[in-house]
Amino acid sequence: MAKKTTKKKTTKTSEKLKRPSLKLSSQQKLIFGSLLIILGVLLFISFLSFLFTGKADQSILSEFPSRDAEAENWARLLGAKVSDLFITRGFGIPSFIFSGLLFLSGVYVTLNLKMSRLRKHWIWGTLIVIWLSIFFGFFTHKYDVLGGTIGYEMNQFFQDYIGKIGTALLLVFGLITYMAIRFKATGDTFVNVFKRAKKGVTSEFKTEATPEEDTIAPIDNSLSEEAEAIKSAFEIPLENLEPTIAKHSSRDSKPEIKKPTPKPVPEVKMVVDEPKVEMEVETAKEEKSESDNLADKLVEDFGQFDPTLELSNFQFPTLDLLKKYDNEGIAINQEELEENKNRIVETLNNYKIGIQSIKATIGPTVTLYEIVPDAGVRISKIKNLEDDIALSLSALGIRIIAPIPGKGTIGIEVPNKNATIVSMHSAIASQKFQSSKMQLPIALGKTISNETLVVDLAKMPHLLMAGATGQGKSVGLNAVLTSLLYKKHPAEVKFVLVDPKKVELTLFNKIERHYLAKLPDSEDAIITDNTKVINTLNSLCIEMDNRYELLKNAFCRNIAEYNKKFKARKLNPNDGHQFLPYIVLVVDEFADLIMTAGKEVETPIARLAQLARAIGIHLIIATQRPSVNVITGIIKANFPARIAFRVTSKIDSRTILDGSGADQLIGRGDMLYTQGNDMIRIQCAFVDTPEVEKITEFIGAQKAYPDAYLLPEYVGEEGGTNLDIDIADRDKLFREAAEIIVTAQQGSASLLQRKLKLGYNRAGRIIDQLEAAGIVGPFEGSKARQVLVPDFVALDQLLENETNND
Ligand SMILES: Nc1ncnc2c1ncn2[C@@H]1O[C@H](COP(=O)(O)OP(=O)(O)OP(=O)(O)O)[C@@H](O)[C@H]1O
Repeated sequence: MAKKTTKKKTTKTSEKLKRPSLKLSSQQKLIFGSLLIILGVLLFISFLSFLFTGKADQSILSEFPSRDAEAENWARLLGAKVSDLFITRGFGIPSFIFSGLLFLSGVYVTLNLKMSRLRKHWIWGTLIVIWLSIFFGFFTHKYDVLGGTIGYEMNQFFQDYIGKIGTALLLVFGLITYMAIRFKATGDTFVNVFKRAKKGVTSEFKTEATPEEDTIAPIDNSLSEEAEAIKSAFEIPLENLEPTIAKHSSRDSKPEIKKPTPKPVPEVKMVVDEPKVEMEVETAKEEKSESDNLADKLVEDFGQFDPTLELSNFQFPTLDLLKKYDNEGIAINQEELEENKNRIVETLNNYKIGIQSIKATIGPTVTLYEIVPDAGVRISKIKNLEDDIALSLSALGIRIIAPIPGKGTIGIEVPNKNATIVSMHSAIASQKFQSSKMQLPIALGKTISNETLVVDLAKMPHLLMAGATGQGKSVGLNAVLTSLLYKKHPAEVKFVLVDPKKVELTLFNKIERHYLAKLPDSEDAIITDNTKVINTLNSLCIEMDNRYELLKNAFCRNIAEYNKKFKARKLNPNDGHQFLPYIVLVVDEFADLIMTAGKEVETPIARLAQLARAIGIHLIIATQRPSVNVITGIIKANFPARIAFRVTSKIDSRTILDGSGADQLIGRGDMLYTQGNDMIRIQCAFVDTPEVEKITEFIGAQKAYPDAYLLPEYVGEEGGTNLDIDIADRDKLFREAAEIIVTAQQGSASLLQRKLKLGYNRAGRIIDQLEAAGIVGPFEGSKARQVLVPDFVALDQLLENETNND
């Protein structure tokens, strides 16, 4: 091993010694490279025109022409002479490849690319030229531009020794060798090519994408290698140019502002050498169980289960329902930029803070000035100057981010004098939203670099929204709901809307039978009454428990897996399985709820927040008062995704975001969004009430389900003492439960839970039924209920009497 490494080292050093390194400076490379490119182009032009003017120029080509001689070639005398040398006396038409190689060399030198690759291109290029020249020469009987003198002469040479057939076979051998070395072709490749050719052109197109054609793929890849080289050659320097400009401006005493240019994020491209070893991968076929086979058959017969089938003609709202605004595009106010920049530089200079460079990114409401301070400046010093900078810029809402995470610069956000509106239209129409494959995509608005921010509610998994009154909370909620309406079919998502203010969400009443969920006995789907909220939340908890039960029986870990299985008809609806839509619970004015209902609301909310993510129930909670008694620790812990609109105090900002910043926002939809780590400043997409009205009307006018999505019934405390429960409605386990209670002489729900392995709700209901039947006594607070039947004989008698009386 040791020997090997020393050997390697010596060969490396000897290589270094052997190869004198010709080091050129970047400028020299540019000059030399561009010369090569120009020569390449000139050569190409000469060759091309030689094809047309070669004959006319013959007279001046015999001896070295004088200056007066007039050549027809587009590159005149030299062009005619060089073309004659390469084409007639040389390799014929394949000489064109030399002009390409010269051009490529220029590109490689200019852009400082890997020379080893260029060497490869030259070697292969030359071999191809020779082969083609001989190939063309094979068909010509005199000196000709097709194969040139060399092609013709070499053919003559071979034909003298091995005859015409031998030469032809030699050419074929040359081609096979080339394919094998260059494209790593194997015997199989040729067989496959032959097969494909046999199948005909149409089927060839189809089969190309199938995995069986793996062996063919390397050829296609390699063929595009040349094109790739040129492509990557052009990509890298564009990225490199950027820092050069930045450096230039940093040298100036007065930092220059760089206008943001919509450029793609720089990518680092790595050139990986092709693997030499081929590997055949054989995937083992999954063993299928009986139910799988049945599912396959069902899918074969009926196709996958389509949850949208019942409303298959449902039309998603069209984009023209959303309004476009005149002042949407960002207008760059050069004066304002210059002014702000000068003020920032001045203020910092007053405090002896030097700046290396400054860059501005103009967003819809704020402009971000990114500063690189002189070496040795302490970041905390700049952070402490927040108020001073705000004062000197005489602007509200200045936020200093020191340092910007992952960038090593300091950001100063300054509100624009004229904020632009981010319309919901632009957010929904954005490519990002339209092509998103998220489960519950939401177009929140635009970031400071003017990109639409699309987030997945399913990933959040719950969202907390807070902000003082009039800062854009309701608009934010509408933006969230609108996004989902534009992307999700009524079969896929259901909303549970809680609106204590009674006016904010009423518009959604129109889509009750499409998108809303409600309790079975309630009239309105939108919940405005606090007692109903408690029932609904508890009902959602039951729904959650039921869904967990379904997931458990289906051996799935989350709703996406479950629904996928259900669509593939692997779950039997007779076992209670059904397609599960996502449920989004929206609670507006959460503070109000907590004030009036307190623990009764907090407990189910906390339970849902902790457990509901896997089964597709997601919570969005909005509040005006983000105080700690409203947003309690347990709620905060389960809502990592938070949106803060403007709040009035630093303390409120801390309660929502665990940091300051929300108190420095400027309102009207200006917000901070965090999903656990970074904070992003966003201008919320604006959707006005008339727009929401139009959308809900559009959906509401279409065919709907017969009723809203029904949540499980929840019997509240007052319902628990309701004693006229019908015998026919009794639980299946009623008799068994009664026997357990009588044996233990203890009337408690937890005993039933343990013995019969039931959930709390079901055990509670059985206890209620036992009370109604007179087997246990009434609820006695913390004590277990009294058992009114002493033994099995009495129990039998009681139940028999009941059936007789019935
Ligand atoms: N994204 C936005 N872009 C532009 N203007 C906005 C935006 N969001 C809100 N506004 C403006 O702010 C006003 C108040 O917004 P909104 O009704 O959403 O406030 P709110 O926080 O819900 O207030 P409240 O808590 O009192 O209901 C809107 O009427 C609108 O003029």
